[in-house]
Amino acid sequence: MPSTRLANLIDGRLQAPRDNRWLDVYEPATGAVFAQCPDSTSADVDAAVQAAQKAAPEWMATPSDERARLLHRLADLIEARLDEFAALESRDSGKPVALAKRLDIPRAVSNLRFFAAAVMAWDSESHAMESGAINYTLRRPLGVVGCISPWNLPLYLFTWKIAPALASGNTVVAKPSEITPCTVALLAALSIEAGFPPGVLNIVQGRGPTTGQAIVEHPAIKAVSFTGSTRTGASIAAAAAPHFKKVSLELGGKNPAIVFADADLSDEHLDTIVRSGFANQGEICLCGSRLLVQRSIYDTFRERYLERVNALRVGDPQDAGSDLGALVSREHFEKVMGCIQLARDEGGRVLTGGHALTPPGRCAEGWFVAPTVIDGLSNDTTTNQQEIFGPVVTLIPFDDEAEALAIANGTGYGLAASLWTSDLSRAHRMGARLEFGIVWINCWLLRDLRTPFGGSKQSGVGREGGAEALRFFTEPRNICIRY
Ligand SMILES: NC(=O)C1=CN([C@@H]2O[C@H](COP(=O)(O)OP(=O)(O)OC[C@H]3O[C@@H](n4cnc5c(N)ncnc54)[C@H](O)[C@@H]3O)[C@@H](O)[C@H]2O)C=CC1
Ligand SMILES: O=C(O)/C=C/C=C(\O)C(=O)O
Repeated sequence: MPSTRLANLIDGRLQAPRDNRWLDVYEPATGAVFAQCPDSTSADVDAAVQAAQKAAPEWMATPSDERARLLHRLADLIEARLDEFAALESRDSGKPVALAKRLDIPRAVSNLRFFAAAVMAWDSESHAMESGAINYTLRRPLGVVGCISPWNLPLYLFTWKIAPALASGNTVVAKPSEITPCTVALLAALSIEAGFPPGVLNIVQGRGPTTGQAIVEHPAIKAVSFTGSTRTGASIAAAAAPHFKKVSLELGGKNPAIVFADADLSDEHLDTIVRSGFANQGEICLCGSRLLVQRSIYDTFRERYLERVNALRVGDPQDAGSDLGALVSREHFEKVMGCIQLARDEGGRVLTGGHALTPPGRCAEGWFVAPTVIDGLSNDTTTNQQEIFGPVVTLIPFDDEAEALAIANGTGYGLAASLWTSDLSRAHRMGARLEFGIVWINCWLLRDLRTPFGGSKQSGVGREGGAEALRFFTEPRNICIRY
């Protein structure tokens, strides 16, 4: 029997789901159940929405600096327990604890602090008319909003959504993934300690098609910010449309990393290229899973790249020396293994990896996959078109810029590209022509939280980050004064 039962946060109180139904939460490194998460129903969502509605008028009227103070306080409380959060995130998701400590939890803290500061620095527009009138724009919070986040960067992406929603004066009903509910449950308890008024932040844990769907369909929820799969994004867009809800959808990717012969392939750059494919076991929507390499350097690059990939240590996520941990669930492990088999069936050549792994010790039943590199597949194969979301990278040669662009853009997704070149003109030219929401040049996952973040095509609708997020969570009102 697992020792921990997580709670919902509704109206400022931690509480069990009304139906007293629970979901098992697994530790991916061992395959064992270690906690239980509420399997909430629409009745729990309804109670959360009612609490959020009750809290909304006062929260909207609360000055921005007080809202910012509470976000800073929550950030401080999380930071003070960074090690505990990192250990829990690692246990829940399978990611290396070192990564959670370096990336996930610090970024969650930064998200809260960033939007606390951003709302204080946010300008309103005004437009003067020569005919003797002035317009100014008021931005009002929407009221109650929904935030739904995935399992790959649990606290990181949850805070990325709730921080701008709360900072701009909305009350929130939020749901993390039922696969990784733990750190958000801890945040729920700390939000009470931070002093958020009851009903301002409500967290309802549970499954997507039930709890998540109830959030999306609730008539009192004015907007939904979602990160996750393209398939679920499409179903959320369809459910939200009849209610004319705003949606922000940050979905999947099949991102190219493009290496030109003129690139500075220093150790640092090569390490980043490897990281862009395998960080977090490849479970980041921004990972460069298609590695395009100019033919003139293809063979030598491949050897240097494989040497580095082979040096990655896959192991117990609790071990500080592990570069990669376990995949998040048995279901996802089986999906990724199926994708590798499909790549073989399509004629791909597995250059390294291609198999499951069993690290020694307590991880015998865990869901580990060796970092896998495949070549010999054209860009139109299913392997090169579907999001795998695991430690699998394909190598694709190209001859020139035009071919690189055609391959890179030849995908249904449009999230992120990275480009490796020393030619500044090429960098600008390609940057303008790559059909992706984010183009990194000689870097990857270098994030400035003020920038617009998101993708086009099947990678989503709308942008997060900075003023874009604050705009999403507010409704503009034009005031026109004749003088
Ligand atoms: N950031 C990304 O791009 C992510 C992509 N994925 C991809 O999606 C695949 C499936 O993973 P899932 O965990 O099933 O992702 P998902 O997109 O179904 O889940 C993400 C979140 O949406 C919720 N959700 C699911 N169905 C919903 C619905 N009908 N209404 C409202 N909320 C709903 C889930 O409970 C979770 O909180 C993965 O194999 C991976 O390829 C998964 C997670 C993140
Ligand atoms: O850095 C960010 O803001 C976001 C990173 C990653 C995702 O959104 C994702 O993997 O879904």
